[in-house]
Amino acid sequence: MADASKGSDFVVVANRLPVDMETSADGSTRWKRSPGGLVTALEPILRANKGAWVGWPGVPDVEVEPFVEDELELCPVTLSEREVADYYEGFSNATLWPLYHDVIVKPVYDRAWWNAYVEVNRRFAETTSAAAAEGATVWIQDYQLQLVPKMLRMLRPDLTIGFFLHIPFPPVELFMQMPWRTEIVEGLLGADLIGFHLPGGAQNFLYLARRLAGQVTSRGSVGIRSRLGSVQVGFRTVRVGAFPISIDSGDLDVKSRSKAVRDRAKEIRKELGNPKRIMLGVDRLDYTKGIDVRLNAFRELLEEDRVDPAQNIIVQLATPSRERVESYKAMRGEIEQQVGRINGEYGQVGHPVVHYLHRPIPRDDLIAYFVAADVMLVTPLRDGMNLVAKEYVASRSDLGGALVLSEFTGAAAELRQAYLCNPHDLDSVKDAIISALEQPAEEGRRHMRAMRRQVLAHDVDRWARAFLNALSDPPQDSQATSR
Ligand SMILES: Nc1ncnc2c1ncn2[C@@H]1O[C@H](COP(=O)(O)OP(=O)(O)O)[C@@H](O)[C@H]1O
Ligand SMILES: O=P(O)(O)OC[C@H]1O[C@H](O[C@H]2O[C@H](CO)[C@@H](O)[C@H](O)[C@H]2O)[C@H](O)[C@@H](O)[C@@H]1O
Repeated sequence: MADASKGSDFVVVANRLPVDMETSADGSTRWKRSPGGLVTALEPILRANKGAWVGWPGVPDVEVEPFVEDELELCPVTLSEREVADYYEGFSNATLWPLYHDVIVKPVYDRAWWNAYVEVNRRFAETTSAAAAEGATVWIQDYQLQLVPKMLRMLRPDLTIGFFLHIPFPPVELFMQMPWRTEIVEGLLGADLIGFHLPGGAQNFLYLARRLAGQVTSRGSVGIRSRLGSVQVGFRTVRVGAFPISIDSGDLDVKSRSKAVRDRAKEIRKELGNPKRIMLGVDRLDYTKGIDVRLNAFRELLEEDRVDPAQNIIVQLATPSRERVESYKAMRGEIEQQVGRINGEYGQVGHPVVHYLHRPIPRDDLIAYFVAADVMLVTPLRDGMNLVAKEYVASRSDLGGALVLSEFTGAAAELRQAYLCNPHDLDSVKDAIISALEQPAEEGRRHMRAMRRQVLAHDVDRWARAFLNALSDPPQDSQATSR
């Protein structure tokens, strides 16, 4: 733990703290785990590095001094009600999120939202500046904070600054829609190292750095955890690379083998009426995740008599997300209608064919669901990585189960033995589901063994080490060659 008067040597900066503040009916407050894969991935890293985490406590207008929770040093950033609406729900999640996810819904470009984004990014930079020791390493996370690298560098040129984007970085034709495109690219160029999940994102960024910021950049292809690209910004060399994120796969592997989890998995099957096949979806309730796609595919398979409703069911665990953003409200209504329609047509009293829970599930229970599921349905229209796919694989030490995986996830680049499908083509999703349901046992074991090798060897610790080693390495001779 750092000496508070001199600051921390390692600081993670993310929109959210790893815990959200929750107020009970009697006015008392408690902290609960925040949603999403970013927190899942980074919490073990911060624990191992004994650093500080700068972020928002998840509710508006709370002023909390830095504190220690479960051995993590947390530095809260206060957001007003207005800023939550304009910076978080507005610019982050109704402008950047849809723009970076292939404009699945139309991004809104609003000047007041942009102003709030600039203001809140400045506050994050100032809080980080106060939390970081002389010469510290600061690791800034994700699309909500793309201006922080430049702002922080101006406040604290002594710091080593890394930035990692957890969502896709869009192709140039889409990014050029953004009215504040040059400011964003220049904001990111304040970092010493900019990381993306996949080489494609890194290459999109290099192109934009040439075109929008007029910088000299490398032209060669970027590799995975190797062959970094570079951008020359005055005397500084900014490096750009691909570092696919992962999970604490060893921990999940161990937990999934425990008797408690195995017993709970059996109990889940029993509670569901011991169907022949259980299909499972686990997602934040987000329109990028393709929950509607898998439900439509299932309904058509039932309609066409390709799947027997007495023997095959879906469990969809959906954790609430961004509930005040219009597109999320609309999507929740549509999905709940789809669930009702399928159950109305194919369920029996006491035996629905789609079991839908709109709430977060405790971690150990979630692992038991992974162990119980014969087929995992991961069908996003676009997803930076998708840690759920990796969590499923890590939980299947029995080599059972099958993974249906959208080609449009970052995870698909690594999990090639999954039943890959194109979520924009319903027939492709239906065929993948049928192949997964009917996979011969030996073929299934072979596929799962290969995917487990990948996920267990490339865990979140390796991801963080690859990024942080690259960040601490002094840049080699600049490879920046052309404008
Ligand atoms: N219903 C749920 N209950 C509990 N945890 C969930 C639920 N849905 C998703 N999660 C967890 O949230 C994380 C989601 O990460 P990921 O798949 O990368 O997507 P995203 O970060 O976009 O939500 C995973 O660790 C997953 O286990
Ligand atoms: O903080 P929220 O608005 O509630 O959203 C939760 C997180 O969602 C996004 O997660 C992404 O990061 C994962 C880990 O790298 C990746 O697997 C997934 O594909 C991404 O969607 C978002 O990027 C985070 O900032 C949010 O905290």
